[in-house]
Amino acid sequence: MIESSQIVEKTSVKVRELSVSRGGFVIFEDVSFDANPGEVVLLRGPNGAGKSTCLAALHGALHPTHGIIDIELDDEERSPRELIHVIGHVPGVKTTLTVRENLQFWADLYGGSNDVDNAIDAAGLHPIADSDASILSAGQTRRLALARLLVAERPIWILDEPTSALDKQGDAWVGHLIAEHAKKGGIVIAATHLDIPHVPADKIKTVMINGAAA
Ligand SMILES: Nc1ncnc2c1ncn2[C@@H]1O[C@H](COP(=O)(O)OP(=O)(O)OP(=O)(O)O)[C@@H](O)[C@H]1O
Repeated sequence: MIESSQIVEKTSVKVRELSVSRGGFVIFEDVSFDANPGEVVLLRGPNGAGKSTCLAALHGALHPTHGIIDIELDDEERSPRELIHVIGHVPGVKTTLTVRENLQFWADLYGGSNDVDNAIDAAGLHPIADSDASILSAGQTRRLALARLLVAERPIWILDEPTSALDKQGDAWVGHLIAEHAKKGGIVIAATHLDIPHVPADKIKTVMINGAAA
């Protein structure tokens, strides 16, 4: 059995000739890449190209019309879903709960053993830990969403525009989080228009999603 604090070194993601349609239209076609332990895959492309759509297919929210997504696991105890953190456009923050209660909720749901207070501190949310999430600014809400990455260890992180709404210090925090995760052998697949600071260039793979019409 794998402990929740342990990265699964043999986990990898293989994507081959992936095509996805939505509402009867082909969004993108023929996307292939590998994401291996320690790698940060950045999906790039213009607005509407299909980056979020690709992420949705990777974590199983959308069915591809063609191609293969092969998530290789070295953990028979957990399903692929239990090995993936997904932080999407929509932050998934419960506005009727406080910041701490939100993270405790996620820690309980994920079966995470990591310290919620450490995640609050790391995200710079300590001064507002007992405030309702409904009063948070956009950047604070994004920080709270990202702090979920810290309450339970999961080897694959799927992140949609992780630095959106963040200030310079927040950008740096996310960069460090991602770099540390990769250093431990984790995999990050992120859609972004921006560079992620602090991640060594040799760990980054860029995948262009150009949309079907490009
Ligand atoms: N539920 C849906 N039904 C039909 N089409 C959709 C749906 N959601 C998104 N689309 C379309 O899919 C295309 C790709 O959208 P997606 O959000 O994946 O792009 P993106 O590359 O992430 O864009 P951005 O950089 O603006 O975030 C867009 O043309 C969008 O209108």
